[in-house]
Amino acid sequence: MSNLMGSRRQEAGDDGERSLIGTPSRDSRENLLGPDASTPVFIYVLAFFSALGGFLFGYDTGVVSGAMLLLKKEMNLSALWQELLVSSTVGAAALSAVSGGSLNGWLGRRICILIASFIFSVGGLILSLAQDKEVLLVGRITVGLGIGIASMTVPVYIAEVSPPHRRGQLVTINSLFITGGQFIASVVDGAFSYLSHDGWRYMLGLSIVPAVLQFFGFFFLPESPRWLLQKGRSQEAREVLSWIRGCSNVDEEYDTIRSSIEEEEKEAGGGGFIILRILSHGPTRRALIVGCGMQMFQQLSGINTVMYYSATILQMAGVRDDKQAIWLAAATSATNFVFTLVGVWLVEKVGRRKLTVGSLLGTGLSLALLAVGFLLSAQNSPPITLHPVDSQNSTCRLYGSCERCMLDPGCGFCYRDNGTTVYDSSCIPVNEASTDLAAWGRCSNQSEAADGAIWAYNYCPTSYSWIVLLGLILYLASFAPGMGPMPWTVNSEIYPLWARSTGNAYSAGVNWIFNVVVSLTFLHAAEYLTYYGAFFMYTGLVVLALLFVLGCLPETKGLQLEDIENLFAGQLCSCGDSSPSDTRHVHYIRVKGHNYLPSDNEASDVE
Ligand SMILES: O[C@H]1[C@H](O)[C@@H](O)[C@H](O)[C@@H](O)[C@H]1O
Repeated sequence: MSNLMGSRRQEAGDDGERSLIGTPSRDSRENLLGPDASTPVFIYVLAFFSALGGFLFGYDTGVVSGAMLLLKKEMNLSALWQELLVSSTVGAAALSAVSGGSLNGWLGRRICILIASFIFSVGGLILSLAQDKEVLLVGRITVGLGIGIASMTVPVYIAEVSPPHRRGQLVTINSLFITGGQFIASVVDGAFSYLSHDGWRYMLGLSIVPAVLQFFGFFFLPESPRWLLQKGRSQEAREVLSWIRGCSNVDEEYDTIRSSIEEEEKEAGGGGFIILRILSHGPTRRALIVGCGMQMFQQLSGINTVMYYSATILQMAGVRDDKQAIWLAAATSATNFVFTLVGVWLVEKVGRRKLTVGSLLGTGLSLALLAVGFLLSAQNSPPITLHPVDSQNSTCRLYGSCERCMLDPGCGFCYRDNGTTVYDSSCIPVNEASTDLAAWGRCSNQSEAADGAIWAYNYCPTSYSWIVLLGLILYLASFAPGMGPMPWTVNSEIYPLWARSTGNAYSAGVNWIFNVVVSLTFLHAAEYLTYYGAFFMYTGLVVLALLFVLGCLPETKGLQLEDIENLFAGQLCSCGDSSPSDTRHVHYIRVKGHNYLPSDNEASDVE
């Protein structure tokens, strides 16, 4: 393999190119990027229309919590049906992300984005017109199929059309659109929550607007020049490249891509399942491990638990009014969105690796703070002072404190408070039809009954809620710029062209699978480990993520996509040793009449 890696791109162009080794100076980098390394506006138009796919991903995953509040009342949904309607989308996304790989290789990025936006539009239409829960389920699965394809195609498309010096930023815009979609969804949820009849139709159906916009936009937008070249459509590829670079002199970039595709094909051999070829070829196998690891750790850092749990955290902090809680949850999504913007700004300044490491450090510390907040709340949990004699033989009567009572999914805490102390507190079975009410007694009518009794289903009143609230804000501020977007950005860059769609498909699939796993296990984890135990567990997982990233994630900032495979040539988890700014670096300048690649960077394939 080392020979193969060493011989890579020896024939860099018909008229001759020569590679030089050395730390690239700013001037030479600019040579590579064009005289002034300026970015034509058109590339931003492309990124905008593509990132609408990210917006729909965020919108459709975010909007469902608010829609469910109205739907469960209007359609009388059981807990099972609520679970199905929420998780079917994520499950369908996992499946379609994986199958999106072959679709991308076969039909191209543009057609896949058109298919995804078409599916989003149909899904939105089904959801807004649904008359029963079965049709709703079909709509949610349809939308999930669209999300899966979009989640793996859009980052790849943006990375392939971007110039190297803007690539990280433009791909990260897709993540900004994901969190933007989640934020807009929470605002739409808030606005339509006042419309108790059919409000959910607007919430779920509004996604048709961006979906249709993206569909028509992509009618006029070009295919990725890299995919066109791979399919042998060289003339079209050259035209698209000149179009998106805003100049006709694209020979250098065109030649680099073309020769790299030729070399890749020789290296990886044709035929067979691409995933098997990826696994049997050292650099791509290592890239896949890094890509899937990043996606797995993103979800294991608990982002969706924290987002989902934000409403409860706010209730712990004393927000009792449902409407107020909905608007404050929108503030949580807004924080996630605003701090993703910081990521877009930093990614080309500090690079992917430093951004991810910094983000993980902050995420770990804030998770530990959240855990300490929950621990102090548990240790100071209000006691149960009233034991009403009920006709039901329930386990709820056995608990002595709110903490134990609240961790049992069958029970809730019913209490009164005078602003400083909790009194008249009891542990009561939950109403089977709705967790908003107790099965009987003072808390069985409204969440705040006439005599001032308050029903707390999954939280306990505590004076330490400010620690938890601070932890929540710090968590979002640390996670959103790095661990949120970087797994998507890095995956769009680390695979050679022949392996890119399959690599992204599998890593996106891993993201979705761990999304389901974390959301389905959180409540059980909290039940067995308590809340603070669960958050200490996430802290431990973030420490593992930090070790993984420190050891295995190379810096890809500023490199041509075609050069990135070299970063995975060495042993697995030694790639963190180097970054483009501190190692010798191979790049190409055009020198007439000679093709030469010194063997300095010869790769070892030993793992
Ligand atoms: O990158 C995104 C983003 O951070 C979202 O907020 C989160 O809900 C997704 O699961 C994740 O993939």
